[in-house]
Amino acid sequence: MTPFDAIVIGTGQGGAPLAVKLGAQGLKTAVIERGAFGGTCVNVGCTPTKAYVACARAAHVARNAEQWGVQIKGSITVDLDAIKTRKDEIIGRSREGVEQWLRSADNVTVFNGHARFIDAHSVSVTGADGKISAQLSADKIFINTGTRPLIPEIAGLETVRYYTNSSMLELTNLPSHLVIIGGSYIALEFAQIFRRFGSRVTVLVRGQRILGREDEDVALAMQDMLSAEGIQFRFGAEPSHVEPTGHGGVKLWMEADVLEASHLLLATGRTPNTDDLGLGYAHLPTDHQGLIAVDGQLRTSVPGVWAIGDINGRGAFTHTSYDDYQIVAANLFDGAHRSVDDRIMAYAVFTDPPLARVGLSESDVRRTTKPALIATLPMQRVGRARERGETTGFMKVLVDERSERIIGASILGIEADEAIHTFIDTMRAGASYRVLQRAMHIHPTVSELVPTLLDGLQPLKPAV
Ligand SMILES: Cc1cc2nc3c(=O)[nH]c(=O)nc-3n(C[C@H](O)[C@H](O)[C@H](O)COP(=O)(O)OP(=O)(O)OC[C@H]3O[C@@H](n4cnc5c(N)ncnc54)[C@H](O)[C@@H]3O)c2cc1C
Ligand SMILES: NC(=O)c1ccc[n+]([C@@H]2O[C@H](COP(=O)([O-])OP(=O)(O)OC[C@H]3O[C@@H](n4cnc5c(N)ncnc54)[C@H](O)[C@@H]3O)[C@@H](O)[C@H]2O)c1
Repeated sequence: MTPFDAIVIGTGQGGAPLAVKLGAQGLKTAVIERGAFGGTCVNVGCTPTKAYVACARAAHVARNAEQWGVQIKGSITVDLDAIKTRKDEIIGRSREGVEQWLRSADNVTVFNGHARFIDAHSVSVTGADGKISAQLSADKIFINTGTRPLIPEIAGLETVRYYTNSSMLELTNLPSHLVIIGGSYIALEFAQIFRRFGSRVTVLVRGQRILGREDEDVALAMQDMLSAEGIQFRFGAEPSHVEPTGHGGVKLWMEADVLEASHLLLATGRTPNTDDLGLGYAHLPTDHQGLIAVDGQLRTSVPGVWAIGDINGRGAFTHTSYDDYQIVAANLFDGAHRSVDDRIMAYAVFTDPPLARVGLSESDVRRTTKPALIATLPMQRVGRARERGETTGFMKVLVDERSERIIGASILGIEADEAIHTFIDTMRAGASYRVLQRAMHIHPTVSELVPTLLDGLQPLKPAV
């Protein structure tokens, strides 16, 4: 048993910076990684998918160049092999950067292998050969093991070739017909990417609309936008069973209906990597989804054990995992009293144009009894959008009538993922919406229209 002051399990978006910080504070720190350094975001999540979004946009702009008066002769096709090579270079640099950062950090020792608890304050490390290569102990253990794709129970799935976000990113030949099960982030981002690359794309949505967490007007606008690019949606579509076709494809049965895909992508959510961590030996429970409960400071029910990132159920994004790290580090080393309970949730769906969100949706606000104000503004009103010839979408903001604080905003449209920060920061400051309304914003930007949006605030009337 090798003693350390701290052990970090997993090098995701919270674990890697936390290990470096612990070491910098003089704690003898072990960090254990069983797979690729940098975790999901760097290797099979944000970075590769956003690299693909950029390539897909290039194809889309080239294909529609005439709209901007630009002549491109001949048809536009993509080279998926080249796109993958570009992506691999980008993620390779990030992965190596994280690994080098950890290996060169003061007081940090890196272990490659799978970590499992032996008891509440010691873990074993199992190497690729299946043998235990180290046993480590520490008073402080930080778990940052992330999630993996959730594979739904569909009869016959084990008999067909299917893809997840990870294996889709390994393709070098374009699917002729990509069928995607799911109606959320992964489904929509991949649907648009591969449609723009040139595949036929069908999205099978279990419910009656995509983006189940969003307001209906937002979801419908997103659906219209993607449908206009030729993506087909089927609602209330849950395959009962699947079977292989003769040529590597998949037949999907939905009641009396049959659909044939060259490629099937499962985008049906994620499951936490907590099932093979030996948590029972640490007497650390998980909920029915495998998530580890934490308090505001990200401490689990076992003293000296923290859970950060996707596995604590307090966010499932890179920025929430990194914010977890910042909360833990500030409380441990800066005498701060930061709590995850103070977090204002924000995220984006990186379609092109993206959907960016912060705080409550209109539906969330309607479920409360507080009097609220609402304003919406179509992107058609935004000069920047008209100049770009990309006017899809709208902005929506919700304000608490009594406190005048902004309580939520959505922007679907160009630069939404940047413009949303004007709301995030005003909300974080706890300022009245009037502060933002009176700010002078730069012309011609999307943010320029935010004060105008706020000029239009009206009482939120009961839904009819
Ligand atoms: C396709 C896709 C696109 C995404 N796009 C975005 C985006 O645009 N923006 C955004 O904010 N978020 C995005 N996300 C979510 C984001 O990737 C995660 O929220 C983020 O990576 C945070 O994860 P984490 O820190 O909890 O752990 P992870 O990044 O998942 O890292 C966990 C690490 O722990 C290791 N590990 C697991 N078990 C063990 C063990 N027993 N022993 C040792 N090591 C172990 C794993 O190998 C992994 O390296 C995306 C996710 C996916 C799947
Ligand atoms: N832009 C981003 O920040 C981004 C991008 C991609 C992924 N992510 C993260 O990755 C996580 C996973 O994303 P996701 O889109 O897979 O998951 P999700 O949990 O957001 O959505 C899962 C979707 O699959 C559907 N579904 C679930 N089981 C099904 C079944 N058996 N049959 C048919 N449909 C089914 C659900 O109705 C839902 O539409 C998210 O939590 C998100 O935080 C973030």
